[in-house]
Amino acid sequence: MDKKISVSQIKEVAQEAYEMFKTNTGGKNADYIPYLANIDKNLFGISICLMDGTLIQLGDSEYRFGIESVSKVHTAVLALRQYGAQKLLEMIGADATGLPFNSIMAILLEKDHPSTPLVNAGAITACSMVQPIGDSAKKWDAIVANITDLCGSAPQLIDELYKSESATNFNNRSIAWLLKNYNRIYDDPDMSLDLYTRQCSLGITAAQLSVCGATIANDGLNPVSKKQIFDGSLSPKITSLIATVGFYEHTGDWLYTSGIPAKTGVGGGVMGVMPGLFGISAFAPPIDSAGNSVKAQLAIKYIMNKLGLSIFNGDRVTITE
Ligand SMILES: NC(=O)CC[C@H](N)C(=O)O
Repeated sequence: MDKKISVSQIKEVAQEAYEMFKTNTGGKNADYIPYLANIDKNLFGISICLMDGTLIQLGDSEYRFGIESVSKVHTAVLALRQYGAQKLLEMIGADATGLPFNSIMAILLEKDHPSTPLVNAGAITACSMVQPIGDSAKKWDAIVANITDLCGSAPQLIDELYKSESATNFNNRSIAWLLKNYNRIYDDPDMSLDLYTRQCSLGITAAQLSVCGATIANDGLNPVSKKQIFDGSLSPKITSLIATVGFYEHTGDWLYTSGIPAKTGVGGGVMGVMPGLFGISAFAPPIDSAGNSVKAQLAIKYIMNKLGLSIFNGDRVTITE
C-alpha cells in the first residue's frame, strides 16, 4: 500500500510518546556497573533523524550517556567496512543466541560455529578484528573515527565509566579467553577486551544515535554530514544483524510488537533503523531484566504503532512536509 506521513505527524506522535511515558517508573538502572547505578533515573530523551537530515528532538536528547552495547553495531559496521559481508559471516557469524548478552553458555554451545557481533562475545571478537592488528592505539582511533562518521559528530569517553567497568568486567574477561580457546579471537584477548570495554564507555547522545540509525537506514549516506560512510550493500546486512538479536533474548517479542529493528545498551539507549525512512533513538536509564530500557522501548513502540509503520507490512511510505 502507498502511504504518506507528514513531518508534523511524526513530531506530534513523538511528543505524545514523550508525555505519556516520561513519568513511567518501570525498570531499574543497571547496577552491575557501579557508574550506571548512579545516573539520574528520570532522564528521558527521544530523537528521530529523517533522510533529509531533519532532527526531531524531545527531552534529554542531548544528554551524554554510556553507549554500552549500542556500540556493538558501530564496530560491526567497522568490521564490515574492513572485511566485507562474507568475511564477517565466516569470522563471527550472524546468528541469534537466544541467550543473555553476556552468556558464556552461548559460547560453549556454539564453539564450532559462529554467533553474532551484537552480543558480548562477538563484539569482543569484532574488536579483535579491527585493523591494524596488534596496534591498540590505532585500533582505538579507527573505532572512534567510525563512530564519529556514523553519528556525524564525535563521542566522548566517560573516564569514570571506563574505570568502573574495567574494574568489574570479570565475566567479559572469561569470555575473551574462552574465545581464544576456540580460536575465535583474532588479536590479543586482553587488548580486544580493553577496546570493547572502552567503546562501551563512550558517551553518546540520543540525537547522535538517531543520526547513526538514519545513516544505516539511508544506505550508508549520513543524512547530516552528507558523507557516504559505507557501501550501500552493507546496510541490509547490518540491519539484519540488529533485527536478529538487538534485544537479546527478547528480540522476537520486540520485533513482533514494534516492527522496527533496534539495538539496546544497558546505559539506557536504544537505536532503531527504519530502512529508507528514519533513524530513531530513545534514552532512559531504567532497564528491564534483559538489559533493555523500559521507557525507550515504550516510546519507540508507541511511535511505530501510532504511525502504522513496520518493516514487515510492505507499505511504500513517503514522508511529506
Ligand atoms: N548490554 C550491554 O549494554 C552490556 C554492555 C556492558 N559493557 C557489558 O559488557 O556488560
